[in-house]
Amino acid sequence: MNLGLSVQHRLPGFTLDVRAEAPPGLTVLFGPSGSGKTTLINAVAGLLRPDRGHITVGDWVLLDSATGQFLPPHRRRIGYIFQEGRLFPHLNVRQNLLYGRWFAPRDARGESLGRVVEMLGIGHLLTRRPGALSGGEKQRVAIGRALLAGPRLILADEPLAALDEARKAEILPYFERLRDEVSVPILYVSHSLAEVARLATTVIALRDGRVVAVGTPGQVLGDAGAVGARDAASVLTARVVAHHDDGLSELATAAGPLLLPQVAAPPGAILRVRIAASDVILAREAPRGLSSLNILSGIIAEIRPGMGPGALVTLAVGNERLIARITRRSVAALALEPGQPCHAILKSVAVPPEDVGGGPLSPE
Ligand SMILES: Nc1ncnc2c1ncn2[C@@H]1O[C@H](COP(=O)(O)OP(=O)(O)OP(=O)(O)O)[C@@H](O)[C@H]1O
Repeated sequence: MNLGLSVQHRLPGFTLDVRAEAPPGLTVLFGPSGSGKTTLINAVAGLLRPDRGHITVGDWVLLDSATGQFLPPHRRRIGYIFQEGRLFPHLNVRQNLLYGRWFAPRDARGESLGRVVEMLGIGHLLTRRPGALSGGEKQRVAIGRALLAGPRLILADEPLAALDEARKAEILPYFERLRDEVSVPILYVSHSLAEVARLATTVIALRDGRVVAVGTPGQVLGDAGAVGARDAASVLTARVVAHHDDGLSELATAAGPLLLPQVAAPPGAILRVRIAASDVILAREAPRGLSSLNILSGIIAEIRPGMGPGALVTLAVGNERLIARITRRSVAALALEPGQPCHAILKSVAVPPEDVGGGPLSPE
């Protein structure tokens, strides 16, 4: 179901003016602090009645200021997943889960308890109270509770922000499953590049209350205007080929083979790999005698000089695009120009595990 977001709202010193459309799947609302994510989410939730707006989930209208339509928050059928799980401490996990369903309208075709418990791997936790759960387990229960309320839209407001890296790694695969196995659209607020790359079907990048880019993770993270040159990255689709004894995993991508530190997925799994542009080095000649294990050869598609000393160079490598952030001085010294053959070098250890995750880049 498509998500239609058109919201215009003026606050003292800040104006939100967002117009974006997202296809089914998981839409990440991405932007720096103060860019308007919470204000927009509040409009979607019905906690804010914007000056003007039109918000739709498929053909279901939450708000249409032109006709005076404003669905009150309790009738919006939104499943919330907050930063802290917000579970009821006096209820056990099963009761917390069923509390969500208690509020589901009778005609809601929500997921069954059994399916949600299986999907989130929380069967062994059902009789425990939240006080006896880890942060990651609490968050899995919170996802289950949101799902069982029979929502038409799931709103996840920085759901991983309060967790440490290990807990984040534990939860990310569940959001991947939610994206791939549940048909309810998900609006997910984040300012983490790793989450954008791994989870998003669509990214809406906000800055100063406006949309600066809408597209796939590869399109938006590759757009220096949207994320800043420092954070520009490529997002490659990769298939796990094999895990080697020396702790490296071999992946196949349309840009060529990659060797990365052991990834947590079996051979055959399809993953996304975010490669920060600043981790890529370029060479005109095929390098020899180099310690780097990943050398991908392509053709320079574009060179974009930045305002400062840097430039972003995009290589067409096979069917993929790989972005490198190098200095303008190096562009001149190597006499780089579009159309030239060029070699991209990536250190295996430069790609951290959180930048490698499950899921194809577009819904299949
Ligand atoms: N009720 C309000 N009155 C006046 N200004 C507000 C109000 N609510 C938010 N703002 C301002 O609107 C801007 C956007 O805030 P918002 O909370 O939507 O940003 P955000 O992207 O969610 O930020 P963060 O990531 O820090 O949560 C900020 O400059 C904020 O100070």
